[in-house]
Amino acid sequence: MPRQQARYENIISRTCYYAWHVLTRRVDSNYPDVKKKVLNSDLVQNAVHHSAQDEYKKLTERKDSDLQTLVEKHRQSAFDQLLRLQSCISSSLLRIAGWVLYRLLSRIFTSIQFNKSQMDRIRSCSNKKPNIPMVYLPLHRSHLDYILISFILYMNNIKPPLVAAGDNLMIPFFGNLMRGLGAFFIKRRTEKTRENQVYQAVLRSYINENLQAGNSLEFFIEGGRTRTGKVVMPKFGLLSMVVDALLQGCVDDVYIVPVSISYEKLVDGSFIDEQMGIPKKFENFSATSKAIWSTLHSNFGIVRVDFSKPFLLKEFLYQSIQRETECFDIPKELTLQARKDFNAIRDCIACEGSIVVNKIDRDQVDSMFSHRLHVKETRRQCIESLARHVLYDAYKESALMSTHMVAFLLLTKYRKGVTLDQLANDLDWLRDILCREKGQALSAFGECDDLVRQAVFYLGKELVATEKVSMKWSSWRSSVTTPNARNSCKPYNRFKSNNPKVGQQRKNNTALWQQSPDIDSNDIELNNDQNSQIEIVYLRPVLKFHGALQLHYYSNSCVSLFALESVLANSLFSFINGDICSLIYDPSTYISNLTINKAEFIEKCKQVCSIMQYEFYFTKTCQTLDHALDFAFDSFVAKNFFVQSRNNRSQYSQRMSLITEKAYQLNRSSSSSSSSSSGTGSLEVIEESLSEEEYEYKEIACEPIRSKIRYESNDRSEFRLLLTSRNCQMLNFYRSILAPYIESYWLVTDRLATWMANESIKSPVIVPETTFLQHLTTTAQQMLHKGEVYYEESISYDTFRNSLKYLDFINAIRRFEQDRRGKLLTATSKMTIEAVDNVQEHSFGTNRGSHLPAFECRSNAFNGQFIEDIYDQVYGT
Ligand SMILES: O=P(O)(O)OC[C@H](O)CO
Repeated sequence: MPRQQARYENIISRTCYYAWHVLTRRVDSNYPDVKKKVLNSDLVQNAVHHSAQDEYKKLTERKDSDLQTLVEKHRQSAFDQLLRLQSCISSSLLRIAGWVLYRLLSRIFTSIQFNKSQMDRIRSCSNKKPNIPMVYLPLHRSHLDYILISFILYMNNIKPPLVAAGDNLMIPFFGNLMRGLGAFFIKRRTEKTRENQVYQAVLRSYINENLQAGNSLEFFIEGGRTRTGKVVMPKFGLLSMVVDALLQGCVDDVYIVPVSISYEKLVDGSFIDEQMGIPKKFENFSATSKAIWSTLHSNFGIVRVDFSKPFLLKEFLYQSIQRETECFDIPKELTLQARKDFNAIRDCIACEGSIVVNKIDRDQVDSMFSHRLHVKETRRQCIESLARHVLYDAYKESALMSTHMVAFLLLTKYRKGVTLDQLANDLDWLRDILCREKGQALSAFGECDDLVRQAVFYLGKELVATEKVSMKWSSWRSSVTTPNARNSCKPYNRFKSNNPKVGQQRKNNTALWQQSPDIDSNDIELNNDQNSQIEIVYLRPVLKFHGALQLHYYSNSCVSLFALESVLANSLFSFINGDICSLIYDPSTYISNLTINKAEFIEKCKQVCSIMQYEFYFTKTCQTLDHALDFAFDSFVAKNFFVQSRNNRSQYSQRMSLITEKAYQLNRSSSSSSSSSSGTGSLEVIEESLSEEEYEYKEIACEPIRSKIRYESNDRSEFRLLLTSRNCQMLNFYRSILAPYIESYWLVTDRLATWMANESIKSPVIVPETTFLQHLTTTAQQMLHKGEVYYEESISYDTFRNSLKYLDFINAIRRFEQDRRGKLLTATSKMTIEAVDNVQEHSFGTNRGSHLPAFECRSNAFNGQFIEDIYDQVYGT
């Protein structure tokens, strides 16, 4: 090719690359217009006639013509509702938007990641069954979610879906643009009024007709965007409409596609204010324009979109019913392994992602639909199960970013700061656990110290403070300075900081619950000018209220993955009232005097899971909680946190305390006589003084447990906690993961208990939920300033609200809606106090501070003043 021509083509292809790429997309742009079908559907016609008749019956003076007038009125209303609701998707607008977005998105993201094979999978499903529409169900993180999903599908030659958007986004210009790109607008809150009866029918019919026409749909199963970074409990409205479309035969089947989106940097901004109790600012033209402008001038790092394997809804429903009838009858006497196998053979199309359509007898499916799923309760359970599956699968597919992991480590392990290299080491460790043990998708590759720097950059200095500290150094053999130094006795470098803060920070880090920020030679950057000067990069989370909540948002992406381990650790701590130091242990074997009866322990864990039921999904729906806790307990045994005891509990305890007692006496006397005595030395003396029986016990207790342990899930085996320093650190780490949530629940229950204990309250008290929450937030902030609340992030509106939902669930209070005033709370009986005590005991043990790393004395800051405050605020008296 002549050089001139090649150069010319190069310029053309470079300058027109985006346009060329968009123009060459071959996307099915056929979106049949369903307007007429919707208005003529039985659903809409019936709703129109019912509404007209209802209104007609209420007329005092009726004429025959009135009914017809009312029918016309409601018909017009149906037409108006449809115009307001429907999408006006246009293929040319999609093409133009594709080009514009190509340019704009590459400005604000360093990369948009998606998996080609996931795209191929979707394309092959659509090719195999072209009449079966896709229903995309993404997690909702940002307003950009709509745009990104459609953009990625379009660029991969997959027909973009019609997207359900909230009517809050129907703002001038932007609303119209969204409508042209496939959005249809639904009401976010609907009450059961006559008008809404017609609206509901229009919406249902719109969904049915679009599915029938083969148009794919997309809606956010969580409703709104998450404010906490955690998955939000699902909303069932639109999902139940899709299920009903299938049950009523409007469509043969639909593919369900869970979708997850992860952002390296939070795109939409006001979540943290909302968590602090500041009401949401509603979308309008100027706010949206400003937000878009500022977004275009920012860098949000990486965004990754994952499409889970599509599964057929019909098969899922069929299997759900089968599981419901069979799976819960697993014989109790089966061993754990057998139970695992038994569960494994249960088909679950959503879990396995396999399409088993051929295995199912069509007649069976149809008879199942006609009989079982029309039972209201069965239908409800199936929809709930589907929603949970989708959320769980989408969450498991969500790729974790460097910012998520770094924020998680800073909040759980290094609240007081850490050196960059230590954090990079931990990130490496965390990444390994997430990949190997949890099978979690990650989007953080490369060298860990680079990832930490990248995360710190995106988190910004408002969230992570960086200090470079210059020190003079000299190499020397250290006496004990840090836990690691104590274990390894390696030569350590001695630092003489030029910055007085560092000494203080390092002192603060010696608490048992938190690893000390060990400084090793990698932390040191030699200053070229002066060889005796070194520079340490020290990172500290900014735990001012706003910063802590924001870091918590990022960290929450990891929290759910460790939720079960944290439940186990918190249950363990609540057994010992949080005081691990009160345990005694044999220094040679590290076996403590804490006996854990497995069945009792799992029961305790189940209580904690039940309390946190509005926060996390601890299991998939086709897995029982017992089963999941069994696994979690297994893994604690396999990781040597617990060692199994074969003896019965009382003998075991007596012997153990005898051994440890002697060990302690001996240790104490030997350490007083010789400062260099080692644990092994003490052990030898103890063994001499043990009786044969005691000796035998010790052998059993020390028996390695690496071989596969088989026990029944409902067995009453006893275990001992191994109190090695690694175990203490890990248990404290696990505990700190859910500790802020536990503190939130404590705050709410304590407030409520005080309220109910107030003798002046004789009759039921009704308080608007928002007033209660605002009061709680203010009081909790005051407590935080006084040091009575440990975790800044525990003062979170969403968690407070979830704990009220739980208290409502256990009938401690009642939440109800009245006259559009928002939720009201009422509480009356002594039952409330009992229920609240029960919650507190299960989450914190008898010591309310047991979830805390340091056990500050808490004064009961809530007092009888509360109720007067509420009345003042509500009624202005
Ligand atoms: O997160 P919200 O509640 O502002 O809602 C966001 C939705 O995308 C509205 O359609």
